[in-house]
Amino acid sequence: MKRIRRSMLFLPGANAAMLSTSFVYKPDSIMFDLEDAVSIKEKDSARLLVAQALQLPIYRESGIETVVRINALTTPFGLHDLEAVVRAGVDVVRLPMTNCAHDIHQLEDEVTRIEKSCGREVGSTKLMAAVESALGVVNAVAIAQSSPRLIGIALAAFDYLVDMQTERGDGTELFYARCAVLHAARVAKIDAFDVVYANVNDDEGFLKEVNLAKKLGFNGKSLINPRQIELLHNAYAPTLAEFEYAKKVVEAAEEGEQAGLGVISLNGKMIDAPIIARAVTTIELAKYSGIRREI
Ligand SMILES: CC(C)(COP(=O)(O)OP(=O)(O)OC[C@H]1O[C@@H](n2cnc3c(N)ncnc32)[C@H](O)[C@@H]1OP(=O)(O)O)[C@@H](O)C(=O)NCCC(=O)NCCSC(=O)C[C@@](O)(CC(=O)O)C(=O)O
Ligand SMILES: [Mg+2]
Repeated sequence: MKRIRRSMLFLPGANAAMLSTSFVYKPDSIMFDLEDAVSIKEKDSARLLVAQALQLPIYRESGIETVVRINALTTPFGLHDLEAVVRAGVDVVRLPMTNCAHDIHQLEDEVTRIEKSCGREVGSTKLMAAVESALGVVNAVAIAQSSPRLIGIALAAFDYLVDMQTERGDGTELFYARCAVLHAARVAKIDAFDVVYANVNDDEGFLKEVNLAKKLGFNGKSLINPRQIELLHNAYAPTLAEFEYAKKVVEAAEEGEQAGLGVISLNGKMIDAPIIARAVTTIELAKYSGIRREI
């Protein structure tokens, strides 16, 4: 089954206390941050802490994917970050401020070099791109298609909105960027991640945004607080009615196939290949995440 990535939890890399407990919250992916959540004077210690954390077996044992957001390769820290985390066996490197396909090509060349020098299988380190500028959004398709190592593309609203000379509001300000990033991901057949929701005490506002992201088609969201994980997972879980309907669709499709029917219907409604595929995905998701609880 394809890896499910609904929640990607940012964790400030210099925070040893958070590092020591992060796995208990069971996000789909933990994203150790070496970029903006780490002050300049803590960059080196954070890199060491994160490299140590990556080598703990607990993440693999609990099925949590490890992601590290490195500093941009144009900074004095980026290449040091990359050396440390690839050697430590990170699953995915997230590149902030990705503006064009060349940024990913450059990252990939460095990753290949490091993998060869430390004996990691070439290609085993996956990548993801964070798009945080108007240029990155405009180039989203080229970025998403730039490497077979890419597992996803994320929209980063804070930096993007500064570049756009506006601020967070009702979502209108992110409409074009969300659609562009999402289409790029679907063209490249990789995952798409929606923006961070900054007010960790506003469950209602968070869920409104989660529901929008889900409806648009995002695989999940970047998160900043463990309290957002369960809310997100529950919102992405199928309802009981959706699950029951999906089972009926699959049963009807199987019966139709056995009877040699070209076209099948369920309660008078035509069931075609996309509806069957959607039903199979719903059943798989329900097995993985359970049925949605009403809150
Ligand atoms: C927001 C807040 C300060 C709230 O603190 P609070 O203290 O009120 O939280 P509480 O809920 O009370 O904590 C209860 C318990 O959970 C523990 N706990 C909390 N957060 C945890 C966590 N993240 N991981 C593990 N553990 C955690 C905590 O230690 C405590 O543990 P314990 O004491 O044992 O009970 C805190 O969450 C936090 O620092 N978040 C991470 C912030 C961050 O990473 N920002 C950078 C990424 S965005 C960016 O850069 C913009 C971007 O680039 C984005 C893009 O690229 O997409 C763009 O441009 O848009
Ligand atoms: Mg940013």
